[in-house]
Amino acid sequence: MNQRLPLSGVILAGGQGRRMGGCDKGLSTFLGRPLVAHVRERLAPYVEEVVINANRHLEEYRTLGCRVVSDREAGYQGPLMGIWSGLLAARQAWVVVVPCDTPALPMALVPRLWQGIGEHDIAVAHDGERAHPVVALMRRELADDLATALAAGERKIDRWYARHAQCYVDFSDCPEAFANLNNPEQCQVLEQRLGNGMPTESR
Ligand SMILES: Nc1nc2c(ncn2[C@@H]2O[C@H](COP(=O)(O)OP(=O)(O)OP(=O)(O)O)[C@@H](O)[C@H]2O)c(=O)[nH]1
Repeated sequence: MNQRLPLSGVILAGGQGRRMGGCDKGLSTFLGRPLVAHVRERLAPYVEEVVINANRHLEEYRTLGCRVVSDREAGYQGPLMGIWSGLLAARQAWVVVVPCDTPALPMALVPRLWQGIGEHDIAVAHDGERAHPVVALMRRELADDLATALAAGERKIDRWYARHAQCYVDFSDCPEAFANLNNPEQCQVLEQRLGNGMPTESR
């Protein structure tokens, strides 16, 4: 059965990873594979393409078989710059954005965001306690507006989202799926919790 939706997936791996010791977070090994490979697996069955947004080690990222795009403006200006760069690179009219450091994202993340967005421009994942603004589905055509916002100095994702028709999609049945890994200790703890297996149930 073809589950693909008319979407591009963008994995944000363009940060500095200072808490991870300054290494490229997406390439950090988690359960024997780069973190970004786990995230790619969550998107790939449902999207037409996966694009990785990275600013270092581009060749290593390319070995995963995805297109790799860097921030349009250098200087580690934050995830909003990565989102803009991803929107500009995307070939589909809708784009799902995820961070590279959340390896246990819900398997059904993409179809659930797609179902939940309705007539809105942006759908943001919400775990019941808080929203995860870097886990979101949005229209590619917002790129022009985002360019204007960035040029005016905007760097806060929430503030930019608030200027558009946005909704939250409820993932309170799997809040732990949004656990993000910022340092080696958090990686170890989650590795131990998951043992050798990643959750694959179709939540
Ligand atoms: N493209 C891009 N993405 C970024 C940038 N900064 C953070 N991100 C991404 O945004 C998400 C959340 O990043 P953080 O964990 O807050 O920051 P980080 O730079 O990865 O890590 P720290 O340096 O430890 O804060 C991750 O997916 C990062 O790759 C940036 O300057 N450009």
